[in-house]
Amino acid sequence: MGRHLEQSIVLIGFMGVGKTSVGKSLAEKLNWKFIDTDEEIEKELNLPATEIFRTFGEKVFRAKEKEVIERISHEKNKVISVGGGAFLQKEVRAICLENCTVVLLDLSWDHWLDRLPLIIETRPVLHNRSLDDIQQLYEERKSTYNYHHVKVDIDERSIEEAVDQIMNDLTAAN
Ligand SMILES: Nc1ncnc2c1ncn2[C@@H]1O[C@H](COP(=O)(O)OP(=O)(O)O)[C@@H](O)[C@H]1O
Ligand SMILES: O=C(O)C1=C[C@@H](OP(=O)(O)O)[C@@H](O)[C@H](O)C1
Ligand SMILES: [Mg+2]
Repeated sequence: MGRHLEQSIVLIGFMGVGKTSVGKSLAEKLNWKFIDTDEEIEKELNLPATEIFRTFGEKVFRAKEKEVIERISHEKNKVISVGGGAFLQKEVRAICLENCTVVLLDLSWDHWLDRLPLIIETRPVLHNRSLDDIQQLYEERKSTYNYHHVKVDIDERSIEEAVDQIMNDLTAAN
């Protein structure tokens, strides 16, 4: 098994690129456990993310996100999909880069636009923003995604093809 498959995998990237769906399928392929940090946060606070943002604010969400990631990133043989904002926190970046293989799912803006209608309702960060504002956020977030071990281009790839590409790139990157 390659070096990159010896520790848990953390999938990062902008909202809607497919971290949750691709992560689930990658975990099945590797026969590893799948953890989605948003699902953990929602379970622990017993509220959907939109409600957490609305009721308690983003700060509380980020604190819980950090706590969940600090706890699970030490576990072996896991595919961990984090939220698109997790890497805004430098402690989160550091702990993931130290303990896991961090894989960036890279989707171009033009391809990402197809995802917008699928995610708009459930992503509070996108609410009350114009398309220009969202594109600006997409560009701004790029610098936080520079912290990774492996970048995988997922333009024009189905979920299954994205998983195959990740497996290829993780093996080739050794
Ligand atoms: N490779 C893909 N091709 C087409 N649709 C996709 C792909 N990956 C994810 N999707 C769809 O995009 C939406 C967002 O996916 P999701 O896994 O929730 O992304 P993220 O966790 O990065 O926010 C879902 O409706 C999902 O079915
Ligand atoms: O980018 C962000 O700030 C967020 C991304 C979401 O996760 P996905 O990236 O899985 O959509 C979720 O954590 C929350 O709505 C905030
Ligand atoms: Mg997700």
